[in-house]
Amino acid sequence: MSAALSVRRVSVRLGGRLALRDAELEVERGELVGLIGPNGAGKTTLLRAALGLLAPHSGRVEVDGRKAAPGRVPIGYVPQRHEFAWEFPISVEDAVMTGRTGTLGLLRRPGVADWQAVDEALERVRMAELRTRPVGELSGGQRQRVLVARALALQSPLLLLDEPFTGLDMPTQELLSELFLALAREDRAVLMTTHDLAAAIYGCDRLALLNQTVVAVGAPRQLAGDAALWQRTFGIGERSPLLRILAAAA
Ligand SMILES: Nc1ncnc2c1ncn2[C@@H]1O[C@H](COP(=O)(O)OP(=O)(O)OP(=O)(O)O)[C@@H](O)[C@H]1O
Repeated sequence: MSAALSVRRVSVRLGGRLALRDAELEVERGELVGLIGPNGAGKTTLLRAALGLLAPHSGRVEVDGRKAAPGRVPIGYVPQRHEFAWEFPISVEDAVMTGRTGTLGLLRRPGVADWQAVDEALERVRMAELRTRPVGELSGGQRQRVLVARALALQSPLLLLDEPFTGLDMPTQELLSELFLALAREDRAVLMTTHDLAAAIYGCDRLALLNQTVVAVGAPRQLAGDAALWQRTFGIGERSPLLRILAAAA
């Protein structure tokens, strides 16, 4: 059976420069994979290539064995929080519904199955009580949960999460971290970018270290034991506190 997401020797050019070079990564159903790397490493670019929003200039991205293209295969996508139009006058439940119907304009009239999916998604992120609240009145953590629910409402086998932990308090981060792992265990493939390395090391099944290309892929504890790998990938010195976190995890 083909992987849920297969990135094969993918290079992507942006603004005349290579944002990704020969990147290789496979994500299977049943696993939560953390995509980590420094600023500008190409993490969002890789997610956008998986969504079919960016065309590789070489290599190939496949989702469930088919070439990635927008809308071809449903993919639950959690963009970075600032990318959503929070000023749009829409309630929490209607924002989550856009995960199924496509646009903020709600072009398609939702049916019973759509509302069931929205209800379930809101329950899973514990936002059911705030369902009628305008999204513009939500806190950062509540907004993040709306974005996750919106991706869940699609009920797709592949979820791509772009920095879902940014600016969250520990309880919300732990809620989402447990949810992502549970979703993977329900036979979904989950790929998540994050700068929270402790969450990545302790919360993911596998990690992919990216810096323009995929430098290493493996079990977090195994990768944590290779200090030189992290120093190279993140450009950090021998006295970086990150190395202490890694030593404790290895
Ligand atoms: N629209 C664009 N035009 C030109 N270059 C771009 C564009 N978008 C991103 N880039 C460049 O592509 C590279 C990869 O960017 P990308 O956003 O994928 O990195 P990232 O790993 O997600 O970074 P961060 O951790 O800062 O979010 C960077 O060098 C960035 O400057």
